[in-house]
Amino acid sequence: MTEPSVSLEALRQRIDALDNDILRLISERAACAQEVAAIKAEHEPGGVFYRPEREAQVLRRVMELNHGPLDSEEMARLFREIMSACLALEQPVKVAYLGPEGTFTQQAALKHFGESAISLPMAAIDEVFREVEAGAVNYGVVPVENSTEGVINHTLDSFMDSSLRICGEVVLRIHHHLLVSETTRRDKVSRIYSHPQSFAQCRKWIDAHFPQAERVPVSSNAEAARLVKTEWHSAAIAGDMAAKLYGLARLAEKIEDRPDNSTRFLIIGNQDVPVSGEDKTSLVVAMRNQPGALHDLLEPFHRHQIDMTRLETRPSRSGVWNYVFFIDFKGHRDEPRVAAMLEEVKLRAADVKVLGSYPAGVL
Ligand SMILES: C=C(O[C@@H]1C=C(C(=O)O)C=C[C@H]1O)C(=O)O
Repeated sequence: MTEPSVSLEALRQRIDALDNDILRLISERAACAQEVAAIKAEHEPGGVFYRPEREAQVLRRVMELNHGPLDSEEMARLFREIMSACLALEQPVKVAYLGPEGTFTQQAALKHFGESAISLPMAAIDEVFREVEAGAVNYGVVPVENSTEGVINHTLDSFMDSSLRICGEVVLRIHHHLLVSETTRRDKVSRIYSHPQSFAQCRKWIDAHFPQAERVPVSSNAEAARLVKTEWHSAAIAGDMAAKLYGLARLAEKIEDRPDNSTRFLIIGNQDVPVSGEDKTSLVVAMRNQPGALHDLLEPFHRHQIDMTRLETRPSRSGVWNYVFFIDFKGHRDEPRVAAMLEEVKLRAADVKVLGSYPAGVL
């Protein structure tokens, strides 16, 4: 093939010149972030450098200003990594997540904090809480709800006994694949490993394509992928990260029953996050067990026109109140309208705990 060498050469020179500019600008940006860190260290010795509300604002601004040809999410992902690297210059963020390595929760942690964060797998949701409480890590990442399967009760229950705050949320589109190793006899798959949630999210597909296969529930998708490595008649249902980690091939892609299948994760930490401009708040409320209690609880939300995005009921574990409600709504506790509503809810409820106000997920 003959290339139009003159124009190609000119374009490459132009790209080199632009790269020089990008390099210089990223370095200048990193130096600015270092100065910010020095100011923070002076005013708040031992404090955290990471500021969720500011990062959300930076990403939203980039998405607003972007006019292509890259799409806004792609551009924000690039800036996400620049910020992650700038922050790591001072102090890489340490994040515990529900492991093992290769789970969707790890993918969520990296999507939120960027690749420069140090991510540490934990064996259970309450271990993630404990690591953050003990100060061994700065933040934790736990799944909280799936669009197909609903709420993850373990996470809600962990909040009842914890003083940690929610500092952010991240929503991940979940794509499941049927994975096999190079030794798997593809025509002889008689067993499928996966996490119970993933089986539930792919039920119709498995019924249609592998009705005879034994379905073996395991503790995580990554564990399913690991088991398949050594069994010639088995397959796993898991995502991209697990496939890559264990070098598995996709026998079938995107087998989730609903194309919009997504999971919401929460970032937990010790910080009260200031207003970012587009925030959410999560509460846990105990009501007295009497007629009209739920109506009394919801009425102030309605009157102050506060948009509730989720309401979950869980049995109370203290035994004093029968049920507690987990509520998510749009708005920040420092906004006057929200503060007024919260005061009223406190008067009506037996107990109210604000789990946190935090930036609505950007990416
Ligand atoms: C630079 C700052 O510190 C950190 C780095 C940020 C960045 O690179 O833009 C943003 C927020 C903080 O996590 C800041 O607070 O402005």
